[in-house]
Amino acid sequence: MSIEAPSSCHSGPASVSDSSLHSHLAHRFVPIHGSYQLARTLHQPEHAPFFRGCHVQPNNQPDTPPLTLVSTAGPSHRQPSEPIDTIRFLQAVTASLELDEVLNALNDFLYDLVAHSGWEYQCPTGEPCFSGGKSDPHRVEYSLTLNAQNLGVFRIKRGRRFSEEDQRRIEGLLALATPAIQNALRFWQVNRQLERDPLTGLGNRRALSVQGEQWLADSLRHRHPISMLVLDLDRFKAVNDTYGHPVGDRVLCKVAETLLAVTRTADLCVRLGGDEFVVLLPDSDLTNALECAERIQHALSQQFVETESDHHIGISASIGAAAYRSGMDFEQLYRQADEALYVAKSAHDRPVRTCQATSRSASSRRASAAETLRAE
Ligand SMILES: Nc1nc2c(ncn2[C@@H]2O[C@H](COP(=O)(O)OP(=O)(O)OP(=O)(O)O)[C@@H](O)[C@H]2O)c(=O)[nH]1
Repeated sequence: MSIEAPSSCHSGPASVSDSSLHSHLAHRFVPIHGSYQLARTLHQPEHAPFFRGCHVQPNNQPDTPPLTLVSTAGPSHRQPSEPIDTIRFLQAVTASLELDEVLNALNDFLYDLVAHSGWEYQCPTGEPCFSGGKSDPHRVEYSLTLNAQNLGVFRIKRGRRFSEEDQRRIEGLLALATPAIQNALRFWQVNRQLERDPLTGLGNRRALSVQGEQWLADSLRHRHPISMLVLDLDRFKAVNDTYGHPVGDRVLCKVAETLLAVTRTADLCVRLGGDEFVVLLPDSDLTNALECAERIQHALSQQFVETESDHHIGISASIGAAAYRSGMDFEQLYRQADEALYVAKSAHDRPVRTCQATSRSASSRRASAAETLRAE
């Protein structure tokens, strides 16, 4: 597979300077001291080395001659000499704040211009990553920046090479779309914050309910199993009471770290609140869930948190497991796992260990959880 860099030949960021765009660009937003205001200037490319704070930077820093946005989709789409309808384009990419919808709108217009076969968008943080179409061998890649803010990387692919002209068209359209991508990215980030536990970085109750309902529906549709673990730390209150809340917080973070380390990336790890955690395991039946519970128990038994007074606080948790059975809803799945947890909790009573603590026997917990499930 070859990865093509944009091949145009003067250095500096891509600019949008097509005369067909000038009437629209005359009213574009221009950043002043970090904010935006309407401007009527900068029609000439030499005055606009980048798209007023928004620039599309080809990843190999190529040269970019003035841009002409012209459709190449052929007679069935648009006449070759007809410029892209920028108003329609801007309406399409700003019609939604959902990142996937913005990217789909962008790709519809890009397809009219360069007939690409696939695309990928990678956020600056690495996630989310959106993609569409297929993975053809020729590709161009752009780093998107707006007002010095990194907005990630956009790649487009197709079976034949992208000409310089194609690249200029892509860059022009990306430059127009970048503010919409930035807004959608912010929207995504805000939503993500709402679903994140600020202490541990895991998902929170909202994430569990949003994701859980969706995964359960997917599992039903594809007839795949799905299961859930509910964890509760043992004698966590005593940790807080003895060593203080900051140490308790570190224990919670250590548990979160351990859960992430021993579960699959496809699993959802959530802190429901206090010292209660949930792991949602798509494509997993009860046996898989119990194996995962055992891995978690074992991993936690190896962990400890060191206090300023050189105490080593071991971590122990009780775990309940349940697998989806026909007719259940998501709430019932949680309730079953929680009931199994309750049985597990009442079966043992261990003090908080300072120094390296061992967790409860995973197999006894597993048996207890499984028994609860089978008894129902
Ligand atoms: N450090 C810290 N403690 C918290 C947080 N949220 C809840 N807690 C504490 O977690 C403790 C939970 O106590 P319990 O539900 O009695 O749990 P436990 O002591 O583990 O009891 P068992 O589960 O029966 O072993 C309470 O002391 C809460 O104050 C938090 O964000 N940080």
